[in-house]
Amino acid sequence: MTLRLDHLSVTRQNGRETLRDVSLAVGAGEFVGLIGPNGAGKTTLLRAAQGLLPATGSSSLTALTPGQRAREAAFLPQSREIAWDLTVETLVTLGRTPHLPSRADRDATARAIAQMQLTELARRRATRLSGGEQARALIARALAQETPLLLADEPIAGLDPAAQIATMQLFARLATEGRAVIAALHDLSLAARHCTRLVVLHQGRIAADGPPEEVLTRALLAEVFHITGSFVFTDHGPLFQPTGLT
Ligand SMILES: Nc1ncnc2c1ncn2[C@@H]1O[C@H](COP(=O)(O)OP(=O)(O)OP(=O)(O)O)[C@@H](O)[C@H]1O
Repeated sequence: MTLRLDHLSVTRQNGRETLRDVSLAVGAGEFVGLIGPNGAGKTTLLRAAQGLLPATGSSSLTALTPGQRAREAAFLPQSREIAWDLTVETLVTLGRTPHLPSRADRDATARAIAQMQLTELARRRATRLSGGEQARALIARALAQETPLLLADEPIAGLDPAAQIATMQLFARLATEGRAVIAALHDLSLAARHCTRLVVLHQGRIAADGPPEEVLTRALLAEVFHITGSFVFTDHGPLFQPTGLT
């Protein structure tokens, strides 16, 4: 198993429990969409799973040394800030830091840059790219780490439609190739279309966990998201469409 959380809970300094008794196992071949409304606990879960927040319970990642963890899991944080005046290529190469220097570094960097369609921007200063281009460069840095597990916090926020679809397809392909991906997402249509499994967080707890068509029921959409929506069955497979507010 690539990631195993057992009874993980987080209580903030103000006494609020923002993650409540979350148990979850994610294995190779899975592309898990972590969904839930604003404040549901998605970022809290992704951070606590890596030991970046004090938590009770356990995570398989926190048992590792920092070096082992960096070779096991790549993390794309929600904040897209790039502080350093580096080229895109150098920024992406930083994803190779957990590995011993080798000839594979250049290949992994080039592969990640190509995967995020950044080849033409590789020599540009990362700080001088558009917001969406910077977001793609940071995804490329996480991809260059070439870890069995990728944790991504709202990876497609701010990307144009083509880049959103390309990124979701890429993550699905990584899963098919035997990696595990867990991504916090707000776009339920894209999540339903590309993820193998959806985990719904609601007020810090797991409210549902399973294949998209089984998870996005009318009752769950109403209770957790306060929306209506439905699956439309097409030649391209089932498509989910949010339709309104409850
Ligand atoms: N540093 C903090 N101190 C206290 N409470 C916090 C802190 N950070 C987040 N919270 C609270 O924890 C809860 C979960 O926040 P979290 O960021 O995990 O939600 P999220 O599901 O990622 O939301 P979003 O979709 O808005 O990014 C929220 O109620 C939030 O107000």
